[in-house]
Amino acid sequence: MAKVDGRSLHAKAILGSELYGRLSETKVLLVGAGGIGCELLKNIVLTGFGDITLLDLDTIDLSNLNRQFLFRKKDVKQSKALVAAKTAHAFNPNVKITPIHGNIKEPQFDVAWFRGFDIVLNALDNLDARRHVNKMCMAANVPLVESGTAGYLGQVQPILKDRAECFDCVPKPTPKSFPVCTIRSTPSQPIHCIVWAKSYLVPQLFGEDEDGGELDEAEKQGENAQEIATLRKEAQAFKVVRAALRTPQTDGQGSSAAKMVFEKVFHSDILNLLSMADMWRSREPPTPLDFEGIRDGTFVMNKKTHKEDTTAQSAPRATSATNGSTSNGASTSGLKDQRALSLKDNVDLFVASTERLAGRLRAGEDTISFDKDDDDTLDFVTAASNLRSVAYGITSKSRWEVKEMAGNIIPAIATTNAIIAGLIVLQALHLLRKSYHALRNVHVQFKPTMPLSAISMTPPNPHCGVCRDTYTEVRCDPARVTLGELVSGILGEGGEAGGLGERDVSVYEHTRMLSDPDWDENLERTLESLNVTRGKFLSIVDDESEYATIQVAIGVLPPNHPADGSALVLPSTLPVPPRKPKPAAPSTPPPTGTKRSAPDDDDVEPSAKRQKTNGAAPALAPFTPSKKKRLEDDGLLMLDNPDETLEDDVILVD
Ligand SMILES: Nc1ncnc2c1ncn2[C@@H]1O[C@H](COP(=O)(O)OP(=O)(O)OP(=O)(O)O)[C@@H](O)[C@H]1O
Ligand SMILES: [Zn+2]
Repeated sequence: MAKVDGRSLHAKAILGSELYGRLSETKVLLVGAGGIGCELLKNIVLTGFGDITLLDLDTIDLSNLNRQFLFRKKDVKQSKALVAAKTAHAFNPNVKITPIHGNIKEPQFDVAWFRGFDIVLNALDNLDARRHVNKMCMAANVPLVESGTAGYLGQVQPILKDRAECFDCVPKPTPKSFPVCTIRSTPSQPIHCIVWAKSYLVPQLFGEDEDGGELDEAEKQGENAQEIATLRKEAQAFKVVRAALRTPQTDGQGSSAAKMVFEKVFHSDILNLLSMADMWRSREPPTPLDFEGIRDGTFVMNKKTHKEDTTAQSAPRATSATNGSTSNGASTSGLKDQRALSLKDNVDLFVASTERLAGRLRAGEDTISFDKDDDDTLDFVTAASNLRSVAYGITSKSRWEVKEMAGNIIPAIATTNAIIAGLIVLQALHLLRKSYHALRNVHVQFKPTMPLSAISMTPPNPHCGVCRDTYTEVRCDPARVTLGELVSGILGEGGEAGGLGERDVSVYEHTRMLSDPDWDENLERTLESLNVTRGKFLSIVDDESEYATIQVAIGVLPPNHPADGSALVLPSTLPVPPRKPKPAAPSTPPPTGTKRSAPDDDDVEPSAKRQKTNGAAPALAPFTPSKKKRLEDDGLLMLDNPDETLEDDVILVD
């Protein structure tokens, strides 16, 4: 006992015995047991938090060990949550740590479950999970501390409904973007070639087949006919190489499919581009590559097309010589992945990786997409991007560099995680003490004179599509409750009887419209048949845009609910949402919550100002050719006019 007192002496002295005493009872949910999560778990155990639930979906990877100090080599492949809980428990055996190996988005982690916590701490690495936890905390009205690091940079944001901005009040910067024409025909930097290989070539060759229907549709919609014709021609040519990659090879044919791909993308396509003389008036034209010539050593680059390498530290130019193996010794001295590849090395790697990927397709894999940890796709992207770089006179990159650039990897720094984890505890303590005036948005920044900046809290964005909604919850059996029963139950009779009363509303689940005033067929259907089940939300949107949206969380019936009891338990007080603020003046940016532009986000907030439908499916978004879409999904910005320019690249901090 004396030992335990000694352990807590400092924490008690700093926090005061009242707060310290309360911490042992405080129920905290920690989401993520990675770089920040491991540091944070250690901190909260040592601070005196007594009841911790730790959740992570992943298992330990060898590459985690340099900064996730609760893990050892023997733990590799074990559950992060379980191992972290076990290691940290030894720091203070009085603490109860409940590890959960699971995804925070699973339905059992519903609003009622979140409400069981006094505070939630996020230590996640992706926007999607962060948005989800933010919304659940808004619905359950539980304080949240959000955090993230990227190299030397980091941020901690305390979030409390109605008092401070939520995670979605401010739009998130989009990841690096490039104009599509730069990627498709006029690359000038290694990253342009890497994005081309990863986001265009890999899906074209190994991704889903396209039936061309979308192009027909695009034509009908009056899109640029010349561009569609080019896309169609390109799609046709890809069909042939796609088929070759999927056809079993007979002996001796070894690299024929790979050669076909090579000749299409590094020879014919470049010849096609060269034929558009206008394009090359003010820029260096690319050089078509010659497969056999490179392999037998007779290929000579047109020296004039090569700009000199200006980045002294980048990998030595693979193309400075005519051909052959690298002559500068880097190939043997550096680590295998860090060596510079010669032009011939790249062709060999291109053939070998194409064959490996083709082999996987032939063995039954449906589609293959780029994954930095999938060696076959990384080799392919390394070789293909380097070959394109050679053709355009751009510096080649080593496999190591390509992995870093293609995987958008910003090296994680243990010290930044440690600083951030400390700051999270400080903000969590302010929230638990209800010292709201002390809350700060804290940034760790790369400024030696001011490494930390603390900003006072900003009130919620009045137009936020997440925290300005009104949240409520029903407990029900989705197999026995219809959509109509739920909606009229929640709207109630209005006035003294409670609720908003009957009104014209549209109902959505996520982005799916389920009904609107002119389309009521689904109101008769059960929630289950509409796939509206535990953990999901129904959004009830006022058709007149007069009141804020009601978000109804779907929960399960209480365990002691009688079998013959009602299948729907409404909240004891029906929600009456506040009136909506006046729309922002035209000069201000669009409402952030409702028009989120992060490229990984398909979450279009329900809006009463939608196009009316004739009662069938909801109106479709304006047509976009699928290739454009795919590039956009990858964080590329499509410019309509090739002369448009972009501001400096924006990097997403997560
Ligand atoms: N939806 C989710 N549910 C539960 N845990 C999640 C979810 N999304 C991400 N995580 C976890 O959040 C943690 C984030 O930690 P971190 O950023 O250090 O990533 P990492 O995977 O450990 O390292 P790296 O990505 O750098 O290899 C990871 O352990 C990850 O498994
Ligand atoms: Zn918000």
